[in-house]
Amino acid sequence: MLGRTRFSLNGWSTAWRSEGSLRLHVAVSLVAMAALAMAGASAWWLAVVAFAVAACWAVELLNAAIEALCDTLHPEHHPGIGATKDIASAAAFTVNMGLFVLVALALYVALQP
Ligand SMILES: Nc1ncnc2c1ncn2[C@@H]1O[C@H](COP(=O)(O)OP(=O)(O)OP(=O)(O)O)[C@@H](O)[C@H]1O
Repeated sequence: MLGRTRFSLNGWSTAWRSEGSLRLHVAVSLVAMAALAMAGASAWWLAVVAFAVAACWAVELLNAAIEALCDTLHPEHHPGIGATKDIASAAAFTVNMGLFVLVALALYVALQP
């Protein structure tokens, strides 16, 4: 159990150092969570958004893992590698759009008089 946690933390550390987009996502989502809390969002909304944020970070990590795998196994240019990276990137984009809509909705509800 402790060993697995260490591997996971190693993964976070590696991705954090190499992926600027992951650092940006973490910063933006923490700011969004803080803004929601300050706007008076209910615990239920905060829990839902927190789960969605965790899902987005997980997909960003998987995207980074797929990129790293592609670059290790096939560093040369190849249309299949390009398609693989584009699809992984599309997955991250899609879940991030979902999070954006969720945060906007939670903010709207929290700001209702
Ligand atoms: N080996 C390759 N062969 C073909 N196309 C590639 C290759 N490497 C990268 N690409 C193209 O360049 C894009 C960016 O690839 P890169 O590895 O730089 O990812 P990135 O900029 O870190 O992406 P993201 O913002 O999703 O993290 C890919 O989505 C793909 O379209």
